[in-house]
Amino acid sequence: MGREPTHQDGVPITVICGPLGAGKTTLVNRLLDAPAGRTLAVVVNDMGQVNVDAERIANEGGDVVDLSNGCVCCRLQDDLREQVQSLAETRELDAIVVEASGISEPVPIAQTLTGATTDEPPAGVALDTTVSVIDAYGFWKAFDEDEHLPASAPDPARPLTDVLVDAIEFCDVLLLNKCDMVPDEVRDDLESVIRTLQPRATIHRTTYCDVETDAVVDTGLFDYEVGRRQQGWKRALAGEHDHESAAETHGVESIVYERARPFHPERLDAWLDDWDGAIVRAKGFAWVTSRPDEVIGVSQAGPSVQAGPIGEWGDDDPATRLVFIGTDLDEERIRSELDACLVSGADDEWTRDPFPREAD
Ligand SMILES: Nc1nc2c(ncn2[C@@H]2O[C@H](COP(=O)(O)OP(=O)(O)OP(=O)(O)O)[C@@H](O)[C@H]2O)c(=O)[nH]1
Repeated sequence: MGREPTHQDGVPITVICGPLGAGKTTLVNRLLDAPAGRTLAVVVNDMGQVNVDAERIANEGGDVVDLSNGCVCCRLQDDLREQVQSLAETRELDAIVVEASGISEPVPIAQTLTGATTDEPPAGVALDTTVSVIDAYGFWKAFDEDEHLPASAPDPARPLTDVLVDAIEFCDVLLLNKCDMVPDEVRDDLESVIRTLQPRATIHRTTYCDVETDAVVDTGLFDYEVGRRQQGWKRALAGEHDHESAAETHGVESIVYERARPFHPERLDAWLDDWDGAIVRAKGFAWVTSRPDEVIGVSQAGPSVQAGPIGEWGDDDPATRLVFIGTDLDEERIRSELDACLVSGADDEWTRDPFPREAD
């Protein structure tokens, strides 16, 4: 049993936006772990061809609707509308959480969920809270290569900067996340820079998105009229968002690397330590000979690389599946470098017999 719904108009929807790797999935998993007595459903979409986030959240026991193969702000607007509507119709929910991909722009999502562009809002739901997760470390570094603070507004010519600025400008609640990665005095300065771009939102400084569920779910903070006056809405209403692929707009692409042969641990480590700077984000699962029975989760965003066991293969055939997201990726080089990290017949470390066959 969930708590008494406070929302008059329908199941409240929280939309989570923010740049690649800022911590959106971390927040979703935290909400699912501690729903504060609420029954939540999650709608997630991912930029890669494989929805790693949906798998991760489902592994955490979440109830997940997967909108793969696109970006909710562009191609998937009808899917999004239908999914939230059908969740509200078929389930007893206290709230729906939509995790946008790291390149989704918040304004078109809000337009879809309020029916602003189509005069056809989804039935039985109400956009309730827009949350932006901002990577404090990434924000600090993005605008000042000398590691000084951003003195002025960000340069819109930089790739992905638009996504960051849109996320800051258009939200009710802003999580300044990864605060563990920046010094105290920088946090203060970052917050004041954010305040100039975003005078209205509630700002929380977080580490691993450690925020109370009540601060982001069923808050009643979204206000259509206030939202409409925001910078992002103005641009959108002026027709500047033409609904072409956000991936194309931002020059972002993704590569999925799948192999049924394990990695040599040291070669993989060395590669992870020194990889192609065009990769903005990597995530997925790896099969590594040093821990052959364990699923090794890999997640990198900027300087934060995490790789470690997240479960056992059990009855599943072990295999590596990694998604790389970046700008102007050299796909051939990344694939051949990774292939060179796989074990070969000459490696002493891998004596399992018969030798696993390659998937491709
Ligand atoms: N140091 C540090 N790492 C964090 C924090 N929050 C999240 N991370 C790590 O940052 C990486 C990206 O986090 P995710 O939650 O997957 O980010 P995301 O926004 O869902 O990423 P995309 O779906 O690719 O856009 C993961 O390795 C997280 O464990 C934090 O506060 N501090």
